Amino acid sequence: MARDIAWALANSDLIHDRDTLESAIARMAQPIAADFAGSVPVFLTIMHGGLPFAGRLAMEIGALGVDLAFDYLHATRYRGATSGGELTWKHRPATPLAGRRVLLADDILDEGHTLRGIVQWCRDEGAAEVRIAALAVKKHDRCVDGVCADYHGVEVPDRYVFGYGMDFQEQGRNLPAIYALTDEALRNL
Ligand SMILES: O=P(O)(O)OC[C@H]1O[C@H](OP(=O)(O)OP(=O)(O)O)[C@H](O)[C@@H]1O
Ligand code: HPA
Repeated sequence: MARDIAWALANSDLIHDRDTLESAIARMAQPIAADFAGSVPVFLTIMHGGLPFAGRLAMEIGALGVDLAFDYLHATRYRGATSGGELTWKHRPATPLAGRRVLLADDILDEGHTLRGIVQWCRDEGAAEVRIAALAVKKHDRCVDGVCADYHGVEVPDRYVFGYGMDFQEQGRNLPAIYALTDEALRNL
């Protein structure tokens, strides 16, 4: 059954509020700026979920004096659902990646299939280096081998989460906090 965002919020717990998330993003920018000092990485926002995080992270990195070459991509495997399927590419970046340092910015590393496919594609395009910045990492042991976030902001529980870019049935992406649906609500979807 289609449920609205008000229903989702009423059946969720607040996991990380806005201040916590934005402080975490500011903290993440420090090692990123140190690691990329002296280079201009291709900064790839992974749409749609990565958009709010990537915008904020880019500003924090800029404040630390590192320029970024912006581009974006869209690869999705959830398509508004609460469990993932095959990875579908909807948009590939136009910037040539050969020889470039690449920084990927996404909202969540969950099972890792999405980022694994994206990292592999960037390498196939000849990127010199591919690093991952993820706002949230979900705590479980189902992540595919070899995929981990080089930089992450917060951990989230092994529940369906939404807000700060992440959708509940394509709603709630612009909520300025992260919420987790109760397991009971997830069963009742
Ligand atoms: O680690 P995984 O289990 O692969 O899941 C993580 C991915 O899932 C979400 O994207 P989604 O497919 O929902 O696309 P969207 O950002 O357009 O909503 C999220 O933005 C990550 O890219
Ligand atoms: O828990 C999640 N919420 C929203 N989008 C997601 N993509 C992977 N996992 C999630």
